[in-house]
Amino acid sequence: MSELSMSDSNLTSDSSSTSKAEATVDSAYRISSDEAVSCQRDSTGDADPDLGWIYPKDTAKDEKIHVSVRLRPLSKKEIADNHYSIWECPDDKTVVCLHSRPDRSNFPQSYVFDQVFRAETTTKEVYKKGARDVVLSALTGKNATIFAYGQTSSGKTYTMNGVTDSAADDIFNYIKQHNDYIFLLKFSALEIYNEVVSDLLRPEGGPLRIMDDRERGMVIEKLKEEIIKDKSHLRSLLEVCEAHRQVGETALNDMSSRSHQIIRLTIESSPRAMADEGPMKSLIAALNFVDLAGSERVSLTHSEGTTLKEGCYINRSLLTLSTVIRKLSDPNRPKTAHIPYRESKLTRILSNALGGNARTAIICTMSSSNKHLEQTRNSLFFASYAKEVTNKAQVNVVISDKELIKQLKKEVALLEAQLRRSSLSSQSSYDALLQEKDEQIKRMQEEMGKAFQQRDSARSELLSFRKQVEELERGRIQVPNKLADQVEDSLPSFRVGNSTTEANGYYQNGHMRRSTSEMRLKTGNLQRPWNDVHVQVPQKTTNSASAILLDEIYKLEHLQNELAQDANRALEAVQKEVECLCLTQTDMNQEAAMTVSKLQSEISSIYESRATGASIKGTVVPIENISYSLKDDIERAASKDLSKVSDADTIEKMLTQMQIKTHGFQFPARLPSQGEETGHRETDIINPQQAFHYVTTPAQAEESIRSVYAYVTDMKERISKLQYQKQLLVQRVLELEKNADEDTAGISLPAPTSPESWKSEFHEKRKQIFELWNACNVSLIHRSQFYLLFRGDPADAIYLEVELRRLSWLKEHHVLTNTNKTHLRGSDQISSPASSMRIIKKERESIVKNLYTRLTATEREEIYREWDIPLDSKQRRVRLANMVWTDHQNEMHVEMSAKLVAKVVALWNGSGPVSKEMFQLSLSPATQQKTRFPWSPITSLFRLGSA
Ligand SMILES: Nc1ncnc2c1ncn2[C@@H]1O[C@H](COP(=O)(O)OP(=O)(O)OP(=O)(O)O)[C@@H](O)[C@H]1O
Repeated sequence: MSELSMSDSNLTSDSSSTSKAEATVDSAYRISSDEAVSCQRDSTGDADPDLGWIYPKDTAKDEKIHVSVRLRPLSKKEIADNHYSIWECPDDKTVVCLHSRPDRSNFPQSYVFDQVFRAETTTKEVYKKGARDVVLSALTGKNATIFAYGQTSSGKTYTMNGVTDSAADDIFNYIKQHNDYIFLLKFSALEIYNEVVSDLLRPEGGPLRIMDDRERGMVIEKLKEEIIKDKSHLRSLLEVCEAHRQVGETALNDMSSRSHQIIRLTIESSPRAMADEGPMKSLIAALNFVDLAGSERVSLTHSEGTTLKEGCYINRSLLTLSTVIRKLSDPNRPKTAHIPYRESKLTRILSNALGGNARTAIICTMSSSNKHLEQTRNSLFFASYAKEVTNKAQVNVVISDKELIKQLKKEVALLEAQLRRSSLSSQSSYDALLQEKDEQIKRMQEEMGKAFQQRDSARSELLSFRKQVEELERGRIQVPNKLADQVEDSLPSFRVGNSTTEANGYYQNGHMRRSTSEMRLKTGNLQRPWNDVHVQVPQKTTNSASAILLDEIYKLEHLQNELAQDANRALEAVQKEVECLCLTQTDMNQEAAMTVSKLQSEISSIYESRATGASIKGTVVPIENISYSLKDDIERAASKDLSKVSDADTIEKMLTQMQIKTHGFQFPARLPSQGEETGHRETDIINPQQAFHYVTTPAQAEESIRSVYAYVTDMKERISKLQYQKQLLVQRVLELEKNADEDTAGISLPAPTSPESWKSEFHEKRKQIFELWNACNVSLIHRSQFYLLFRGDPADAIYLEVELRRLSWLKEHHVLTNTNKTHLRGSDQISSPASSMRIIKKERESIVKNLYTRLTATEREEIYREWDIPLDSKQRRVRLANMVWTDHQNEMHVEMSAKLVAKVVALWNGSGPVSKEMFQLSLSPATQQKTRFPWSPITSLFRLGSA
């Protein structure tokens, strides 16, 4: 059982129904042109089967329902009953009422329609002029509906039977003429009797339900649909329907139709060429022939009982139809106005024909009898409204499921073929890619083989190199005190004079400029076998041992030099005082005079012993003539000779005695301060005559002696500190020499590494340095400058290595030092932990002060925000200063601290003039410093003291 969709908007679903219908018959039958009668394709043939599933709606045209009126002649019975005709047709579009009734003067007498058929007009003519055009629309894909409307016995059935026959003839003629198309005709029929829908082909099926399907629209459930084999088949089907239709006898009609009948022909057509090629686009349309039950008046039909009931249903449904038509005919109705299609099954089923996707022709039948004037006028009113209703029919194009399946199969086959071709292509591409990868792997393997060879070669070279180093180190062991010799021979500029200044170009800007061996050759003073061996040692290895020691000794010698200058000034001052005493005190007692004389002698002996073989006037002393040396110091240190009392102690004792014995003597008012101009040449001994004017009173002299005493005491303390440092360094030198062979690799400078490994190594070492800085309370300025200066350049490796070793050594020996150059020159060069912390405290205080003096308010606010310090908090600067360099494990904190200190205290931002040499790893030429006396390093003082 199939379903018949009455909705034009779901013709695809209808196609599905069609397929089901085909399955219900023995064989699907397509009408060929050979079986069709001749028919001309008329003006409605605007279908284009190539346009798609359904024509765009804008191709549909608005069209009024075609309305025609057909007058029925008076029947014999009416004539017998003295009926007379009161309607006339002056032309084929106008019908005029000849009977005038004053009480109904408001009724029009004349009505105009699309077509008016006089009583003598044949049904064929009625069809031809009133329905054919619409009927043939169905052959071109447009839905079409022809229905007859009129009072009972007005000739509706008479007319529609003729119209259907004529339409069938036309349809078959059309099919015959269009051999290039294949047509499919399907037949279905229903009636609405007392608002019950029945299948006229299968009335035993009972009432049919009208369904609203979301996809297919309105559907008559289980309505049988037959494929029409030919015209006679159609006629037979029509006869079946006629036989099944509800007919009753009324006073007006012996064979009165008591139901609304709807005969549907579904016409599907498709070009034969397309069918042969496979994909099938079809035109499909529903052609409805509607024979309504006639409106009737009970007074006229004398109906009662069943007939009366039928009449009520009929009138009610016709009333709904009239309402629908009337509403649809209103030109001012809103598009959203409600149309009561659902108030009757008739209007619901015919909704498409009434203002929808269909062409519609209404043939209004009327009796010309004067007895039916009122009913006729009502029919004309209805017809008048109907002709104002606008439909919008469109060509329906559909593709059948079977054809769709065929098309999809064909497309699938096509896609599969493309896929196979693509797969083959992909396979070939994949093979090519594999081949390319294989070649690439082969090339990489070859390159790896070469790399392995290079690696092996490098390994053998490295082994050979290590062997040479080991041989070299063994050679070094055979030379007594060789390390000390090396250190001494490599000593840079702190020899008096300029003979070694060239050797100081050892490192410059972090890059190795000249090897120790080169430096040694430049000095050219010590030509020993060791020297020759040293020249042949690779640069890196040669530097490794000596560089560390050189650095330490460099620092020590530098301090010695500075301290020597201070000592010079102190002794010079003492000498002046003593000379003044001699010249100005006439009443000096004998004992005091002897003391002074002895003091002068001691001072002279100091000069003499210090300047053995050299001029005391400060002339340049050839280095080869200098009797003292670090080597001697080291040897003395090794023999525990460092505890000798220095000459400063002797002077101190003598001054103390003099102070006691010369009470009342006159002394110089004051000592000349360090660096103060005295009017003498730096290297001259003061002329006693020139010191005359210093003499004042004995009290002043006593005060002067106390000043000298204090000054010498201070000198003594400083010398003691240097002694201590010296002792540590000497021990370190001895330790390094002892472990030279065992720990060659340990004192080597870091070997060049790859950029990646260097990067990680750099960060690791710097992290260790951070910790050591913190542990050793290293100056904040030093930390900051070091951090900002060494940012990871591979050339920084030496600086990091030395800094790390220096700090490790300091920590190990619990000697806390601050290596900032500023402090290096001060008297606190060797500090206790407490003093180091004091330095840091001073630096923090400096930060507090400089934050205010060196930065603008805006800059300070920016820094507070950066350090997350509220701008309105009290002691902001103190808080900030106390935060700096307190979290050495936090890289960001370290970065911020370094930049802040550099900006606020050091006035250096990391890119300024501060060089890496400031960290005492460079042996760049030292500034030539003239001394008041040709002071030797402090080590010579030690020797004097021990002498
Ligand atoms: N144009 C006509 N020429 C000759 N006879 C006609 C014509 N129209 C109708 N008749 C005759 O009038 C009678 C009634 O016609 P018909 O049954 O078609 O009316 P109807 O409108 O269908 O009535 P009902 O609504 O009751 O079914 C029939 O006997 C029919 O043969």
